Amino acid sequence: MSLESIKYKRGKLEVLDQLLLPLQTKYVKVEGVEDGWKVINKMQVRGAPAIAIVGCLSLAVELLKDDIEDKKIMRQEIEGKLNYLVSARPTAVNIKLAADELINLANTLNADENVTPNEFKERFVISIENMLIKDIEDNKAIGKFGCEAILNNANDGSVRILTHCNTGSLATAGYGTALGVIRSLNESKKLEHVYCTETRPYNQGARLTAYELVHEKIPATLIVDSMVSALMYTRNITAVVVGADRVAANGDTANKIGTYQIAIVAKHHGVPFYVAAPLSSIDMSLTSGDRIKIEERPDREMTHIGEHRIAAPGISCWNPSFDVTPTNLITGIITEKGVFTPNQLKDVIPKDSAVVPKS
Ligand SMILES: CSC[C@H]1O[C@H](OP(=O)(O)O)[C@H](O)[C@@H]1O
Repeated sequence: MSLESIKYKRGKLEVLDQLLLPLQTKYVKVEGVEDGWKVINKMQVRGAPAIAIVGCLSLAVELLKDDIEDKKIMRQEIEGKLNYLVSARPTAVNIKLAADELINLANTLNADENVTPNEFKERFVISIENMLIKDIEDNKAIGKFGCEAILNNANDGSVRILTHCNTGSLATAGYGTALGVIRSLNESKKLEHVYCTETRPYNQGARLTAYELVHEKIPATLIVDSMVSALMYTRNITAVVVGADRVAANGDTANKIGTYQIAIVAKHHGVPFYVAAPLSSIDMSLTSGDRIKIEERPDREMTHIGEHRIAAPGISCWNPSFDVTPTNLITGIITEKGVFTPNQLKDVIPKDSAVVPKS
C-alpha cells in the first residue's frame, strides 16, 4: 500500500496510477508535459492540488532536459507548455493559478538582464519544487483550523463526519484537505467515526478515501451515494467536510458531482457543511459559480467498471464530473489562513493575487 501519490526528485517524476487502486500499486513515469497532460486527463492522477503540482513538475522535468540557452525562447516555451497543461482538465483552478504565477515569474526572469539562462532555469524549477512543500504545509493548517471549527461547534465530546470523493494524500502532495481535517480530528482523539461516500462513477470514495482511512486505521464506514439522506436521518452527523475544485469569489463551490445534493440534505437536517480548500482553489476572477466550466467525462466511466459493462448498451448518458454548491448552503470555507464565511473571501485573498481582477 502507498499513499504517496507523487514521487519526485530533481529530473525524475513518477505518479501513483490511481486507476489501478486499491488492488494494484503501480507508479507511472512522467518524463515531460505530454506525459503530464495524459496522466491528468486520464485521471491516473487527480485532485485539484495534485493536478497542479504534477502538471508543473512535468514541465520542470522537461525544462531540465532542454538545452535552450536563449531566455526569450525559454519564456515562450514555458508559456505555451503551461497553457497546454491547463487544458488537460477544465474545472479545477489550481493549475491555472499556478500557470499564471509561473508565467509571471518567467516574464520577470526573462526581463532581468542580470539573470543568466542557467539561473533562469534553476530559479524557475525551484519555484515549482516549492509547491510540494507548501501544499503539505497548507493542508496541515487546513486540518488544524477545520478541526478547531468542528470541535467548537460539537455539543458532545466526539464527532461523526461525512465526506465525499477523495481529498486526501492521493489528491494532494500529502495529508489532504477535507481528509486533512479528518486526520486532524483523529489526531485530537475526538473523531468517533467517518462516513465516506462511494462517489460514483469514478468511485474516489470506495477506491481511494476508504483506502486511505483503512491504511491509517481511522474508524470509517463506506456508504452508497444515495444513502446520505438516510444516514443523516438515522445517525447524528456532526458535520460534512468536502473539498473543492474551484471556489468563485462569492463562495459558490465546484466540487465532485453529488456534493450539491449532500449540501441540500445537510441544510435540511441542520448539519454544518464545510468546504476545505487552499487559497489556490479560489478563483476571484469569477463572480459566481454559474461561470465555472463543468467537465463532462466519457460515458464509459458510467457504463463500465473496468472492462465489465454494467449499463444497458445503447442508453444515453450524462456524466458531469462536478456540480456547484451555492454559497447559501455552505457554513464555512476552511483554508490555510483560517475558516471564513463565503462573503469574507474577498478580504482573505491577497490583493496582488494573480486572480484578483485588475480594476
Ligand atoms: C483536494 S482534491 C479536490 C477535489 O478534486 C476531486 O475531483 P477529481 O477526483 O475529479 O480530480 C474532488 O472533486 C475533490 O473534492
